[in-house]
Amino acid sequence: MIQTDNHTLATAQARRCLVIHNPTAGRRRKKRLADVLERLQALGCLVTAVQTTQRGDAEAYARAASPADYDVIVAAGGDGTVNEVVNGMVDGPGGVALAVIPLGTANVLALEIGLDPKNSEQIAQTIADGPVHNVHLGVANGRHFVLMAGAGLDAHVVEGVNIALKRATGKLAYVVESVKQAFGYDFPEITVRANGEIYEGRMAVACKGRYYGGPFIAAPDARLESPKLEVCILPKSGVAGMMRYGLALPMNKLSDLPEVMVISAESMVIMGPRGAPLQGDGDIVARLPAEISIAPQTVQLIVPASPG
Ligand SMILES: Nc1ncnc2c1ncn2[C@@H]1O[C@H](COP(=O)(O)OP(=O)(O)OP(=O)(O)O)[C@@H](O)[C@H]1O
Repeated sequence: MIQTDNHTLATAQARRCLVIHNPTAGRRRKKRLADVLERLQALGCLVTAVQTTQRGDAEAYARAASPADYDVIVAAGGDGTVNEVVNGMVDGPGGVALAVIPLGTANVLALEIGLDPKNSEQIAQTIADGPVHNVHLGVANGRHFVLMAGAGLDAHVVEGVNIALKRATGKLAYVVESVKQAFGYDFPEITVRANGEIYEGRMAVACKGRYYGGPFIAAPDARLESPKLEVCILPKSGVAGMMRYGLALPMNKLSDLPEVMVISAESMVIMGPRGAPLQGDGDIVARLPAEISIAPQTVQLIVPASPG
């Protein structure tokens, strides 16, 4: 279903926004979206809103958005919606910036840029007149990602998570799935080839952003604006190993653990069982083996003038 809502420009500089809304993201935060859209219009922005009906719609809308019609594409949803929008933008005509209305479960991109998902005023103000940062994307087997791409237990958890439980309980569904998976998973070796070296572990996450799964720092030196990936390699296997990492992450101590390697690289190959899943920005985006690198394209991301 497409909902269109056009208003005339209030000022010469008012941004023309195409809002792409995933109504299934998070726990259906309709009120927050309506509040942000109202504020955007009050700030003089010209708002056109479309709603997705299935996976792939957000990408198609973003691909078709022309700079003749829009200044900004606003991804209204979670990180998976942002991922789709970005994949559409890199194939589209270019010349349009990206912004977010964080309505998802984890909203890691919002955390990364200092945007408070509960602060409608800050979100609207950012979209209306926030500064633009040039963001380098990662690409895994041809699929672009903004935040991270990971192989091992986390990708299996993403693949197996119960969607109904996620809608009902949010992040708790990932905890439940992690516990379930940890006991049945055989922790096969995951190998990373980067900078002419081979690194072995049980889980590997190539990070573009610092945060992982929430406000938890996995790769302290990763930056969206940097043309580098920081790959985090976790060598320990088994439930005990995963509990060690699962406890260190929320304490922001993961990268301090002596066996954890964080390697800076522009490209790498992640190998493991052929066909094993690779998660990108919280959705399955590729299968192993995965060639991961910095994409030649960048996106212009609108960020808050002062982080919340
Ligand atoms: N209308 C739709 N119906 C079903 N799935 C959709 C629809 N629109 C988008 N999707 C898919 O929904 C999935 C989840 O969306 P998204 O990641 O934005 O929300 P989330 O999982 O709640 O948030 P987060 O990634 O922050 O945890 C994505 O894979 C996206 O492609």
